Amino acid sequence: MIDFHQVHKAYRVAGQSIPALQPTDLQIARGEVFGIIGHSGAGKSTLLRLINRLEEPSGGRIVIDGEDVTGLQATGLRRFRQQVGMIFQHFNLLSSKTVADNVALPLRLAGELSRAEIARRVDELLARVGLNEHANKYPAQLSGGQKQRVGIARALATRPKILLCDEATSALDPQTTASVLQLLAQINSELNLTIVLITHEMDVIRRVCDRVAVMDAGQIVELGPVAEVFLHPQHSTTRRFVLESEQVDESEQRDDFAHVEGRILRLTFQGEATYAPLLGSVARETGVDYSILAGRIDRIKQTPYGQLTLALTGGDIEAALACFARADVHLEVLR
Ligand SMILES: Nc1ncnc2c1ncn2[C@@H]1O[C@H](COP(=O)(O)OP(=O)(O)OP(=O)(O)O)[C@@H](O)[C@H]1O
Repeated sequence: MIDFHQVHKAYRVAGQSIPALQPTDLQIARGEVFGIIGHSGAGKSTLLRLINRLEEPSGGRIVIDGEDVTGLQATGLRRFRQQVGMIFQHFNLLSSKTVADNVALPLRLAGELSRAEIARRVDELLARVGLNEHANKYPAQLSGGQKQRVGIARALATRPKILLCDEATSALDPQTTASVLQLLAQINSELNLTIVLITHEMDVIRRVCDRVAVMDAGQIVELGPVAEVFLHPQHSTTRRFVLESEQVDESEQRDDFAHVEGRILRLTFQGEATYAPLLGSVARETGVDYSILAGRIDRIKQTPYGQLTLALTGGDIEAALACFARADVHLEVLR
C-alpha cells in the first residue's frame, strides 16, 4: 500500500547538494508494522518524512493505495495528510492547550465535525490511550509516557490509515517505552493501521515490528521479517545493532571462548522449538557433554526464540552436530 519507486532525496544547502536517500524501492503492506533502523544520519527521518510529504522527493514516485501522492497540490495534499498521522520523539504538544484541546486540534482544523461530535471523538480517543482522567490537564502536568499517549490520540484523531512514528520512544525510560510500544501494537491490530517507525534501538524493532529495513548512508542495506534479520543478520551494520541490543562485545566473547575446550556452536530456536528438550536428548543419544557459554530466551513480537552458545566435549561430537542439524533449530558451528 505504500510504494516507493526509485525515490531519492538530496538537500540543497548553500548551493551544495547533500545526499540523504539514494534511489530506493520499497513496499510496505497495509496493516504492517514496519521498522526502519539506522545510525544517526543514515536517512531514516528523510525516508519517513517523504511518506507524508513533509519532505519533497528529489525524484521518483510515492504511490499510496494506488494514488501517486508525489504530485499532490494544496487541497489534495491536505486531504492526503489527514490519512497519515505522526508522532514525535519530543511529543510536539501545544503547552498552552489542555490534553483534550491538543487532541481536538486536527479535528478543528479539518472543520468537518460539530463541537459536540469533536468532544465525543476526543473522549473516545482519550479512552483508547487510557487518559480520560487527564483531559483537562496541561502537557506540563503529565509524564513523558502520558505525553506520548496524547500524541498518539492526536495522531489518530482524523482516523488515519498510516501512523508514522519518529523515534517515538527515544525520550522514554524502558518501562514506559514498553507500555507505549504495547499501545502501538494494540492500535495496529485493532484498527488495522499501518505503522512505520524509525528508531536506533533493535529492541524497539524486536518488540513491535513485523518487518525491518536497516539503513546505512542513505540506503536500505538489509530488509526482511524481524525474526530473520534479528536472528541471522547479514550486513555488518545489522550485526552491530543486534550485538548492541544483546550487550555482547564480540571481541571480548572471542577472548573468553579461547580458553574453552571442545567444539563451540550456536543454536537458534524459534516458536515451539524454543521449549523442546533437545539438549538432554542429544547428550543422552551421543554421549556428549555440553557447557552453556551464553544464552538468551526472549520474544520477537509474539514469537518466543532462544539462542544458546554451547561448548561440546566428549562423546560423539559429529553425531551430536548431525542431531542438531536434523532438529528444528538453526545450527552454526563457531569453532
Ligand atoms: N533539512 C536538512 N537540510 C540539510 N541536510 C539535511 C536535512 N535533514 C537531513 N539532512 C542530512 O541528510 C542526511 C540524512 O539525515 P536524516 O535526518 O534523514 O538521518 P537520520 O537517520 O534520521 O538521523 P537521526 O537519527 O540523527 O535523525 C544527513 O546527512 C543529514 O545531515
